[in-house]
Amino acid sequence: MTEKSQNNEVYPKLTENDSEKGAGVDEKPPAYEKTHGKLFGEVADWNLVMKAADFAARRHRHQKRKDNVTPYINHPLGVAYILTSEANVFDPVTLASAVLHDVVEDTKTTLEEILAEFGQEVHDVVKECSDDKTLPKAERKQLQIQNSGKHSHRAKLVHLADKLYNLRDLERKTPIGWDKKRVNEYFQWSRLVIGEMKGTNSALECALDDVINRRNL
Ligand SMILES: Nc1nc2c(ncn2[C@@H]2O[C@H](COP(=O)(O)OP(=O)(O)O)[C@@H](OP(=O)(O)OP(=O)(O)O)[C@H]2O)c(=O)[nH]1
Repeated sequence: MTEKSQNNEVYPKLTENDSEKGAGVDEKPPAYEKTHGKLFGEVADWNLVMKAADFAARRHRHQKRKDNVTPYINHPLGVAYILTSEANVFDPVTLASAVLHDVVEDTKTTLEEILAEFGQEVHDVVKECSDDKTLPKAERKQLQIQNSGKHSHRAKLVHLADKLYNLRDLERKTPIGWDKKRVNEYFQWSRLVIGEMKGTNSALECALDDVINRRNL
């Protein structure tokens, strides 16, 4: 069902850029300026999280997961849902950051934009959760092991839920081009990253132990 605003405009408004291929920064959702900073309490919290979901969906709109079928947005939304449903995390900054955690790393979205649209706290968590894709892969992977233990509590929660989602995804389906060895390497590397964040959230850590133990590495 399409929703119509009071002046009968269909939301979301289609733009010329909707037909474009690839992730971009061209889509400026219409009402952000109107709502930013003008809501209070619970309403503002809900708005922050829903705005993050809307923003991430737009920015990831042409991307697929590595099975080349699943829309990429399933991942960040699933990470946020792990936080609410399994980790008992309802902090709006953490949830908004979870939904946004890959927009800087994997689309043309900049940290400056995240700061302007979502504020300092979300910016800081997204920054902590973003790999620098200009670095060689081996260095990026090593940096995650080195840095994850120094993250803020919010960033650790997002990072743990992110790894849990990815490891469960690997149990469900193997990304195109990955063999058993590559999957096992991702599990082994994830175990090292997760090990640096011990004591963050017991539900997430137990669920991660379960998924890693099931692999019988
Ligand atoms: N399991 C799985 N992973 C997929 C899939 N599609 C994309 N990914 C992403 O691929 C990354 C793992 O692939 P790698 O080859 O090891 O790393 P790279 O893409 O960063 O170079 C994960 O990123 P990460 O750095 O671990 O975390 P993040 O980018 O999600 O924050 C994961 O999010 C998929 O279908 N299944």
